[in-house]
Amino acid sequence: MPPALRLTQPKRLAVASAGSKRGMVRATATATSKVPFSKFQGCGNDFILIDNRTTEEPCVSPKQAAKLCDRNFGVGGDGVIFALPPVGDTEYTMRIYNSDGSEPEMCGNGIRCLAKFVSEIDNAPPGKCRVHTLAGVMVPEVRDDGLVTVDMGEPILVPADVPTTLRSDNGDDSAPAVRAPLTLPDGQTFAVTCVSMGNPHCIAFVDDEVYNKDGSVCFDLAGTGPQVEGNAAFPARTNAEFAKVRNRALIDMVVYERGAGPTLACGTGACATVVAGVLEGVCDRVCDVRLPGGTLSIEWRESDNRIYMTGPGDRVFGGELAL
Ligand SMILES: N[C@@H](CCC[C@H](N)C(=O)O)C(=O)O
Repeated sequence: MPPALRLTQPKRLAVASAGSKRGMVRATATATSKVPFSKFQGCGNDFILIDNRTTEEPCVSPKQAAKLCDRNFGVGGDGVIFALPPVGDTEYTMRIYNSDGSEPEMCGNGIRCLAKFVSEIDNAPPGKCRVHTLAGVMVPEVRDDGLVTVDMGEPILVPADVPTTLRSDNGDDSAPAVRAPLTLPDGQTFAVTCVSMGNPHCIAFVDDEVYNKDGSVCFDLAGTGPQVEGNAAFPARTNAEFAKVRNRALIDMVVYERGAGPTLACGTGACATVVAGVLEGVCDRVCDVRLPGGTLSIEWRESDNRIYMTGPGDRVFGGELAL
């Protein structure tokens, strides 16, 4: 994980109002800032978005972000996302803090939300933009139907780069860790495949259903998730996905996110799950992933080795933070 930010921030933090303004005023980092925000969600993975394009660093500290994400004492969210000034040949930079204040490299649902957010505040028509992230340049395209397709780049499969200490069983250190045995502290063992989408994912295909008939989650995420997230096999911690193959074009998946716990969806996790499914030979390269909060369409394109993710990103409300 990148080191925590060294920002000195005022301690006071409150939601000043929940008005209908659409984040038209840019954030500044002065002691008495009223910082406009917009709340977005993509398949129920929800974020506080801030137009932070007047300063190079986020105007909210990791600690403040964790407080803002609190569902009782803050706005509530799975993370805080900042639209920062562009780097290189991009139009925007995206950074994100998880709800525990840690900083991940990438967020799939978040980048769809960011694409809708910036098209709203810049009054831009549907189309593509280039976004610099800690995981490289991503290219979201807001489509005419309101969905967003994102070119998520190529998956990272070399175990040391995921990073994981797990290895393939053929003795080749650079071969992907596919169906590697992972024994948890409570004695459960899973055959896991490790994939990075810029951020680390550990995917276990399971035999039992992960959803009840009514769509509620029946997999024991609270018990099992933390044992994978913090497992010594993952030096940067990991996101943990548990997936049940319905057919070659449809996977049910639940997730325990690094730094956020169980969430209703994870975009990078859905991409990583399809990559894992293809490597394990259980799904096609074009595959839908059903999550607790909705369905994402994923394609791992053979011609360019890149992953394309399509799904929603929708504004919920806006307001103003007093920082
Ligand atoms: N929900 C996100 C992933 C957010 C980052 C993740 N918790 C991590 O720490 O890697 C997504 O939609 O991809």
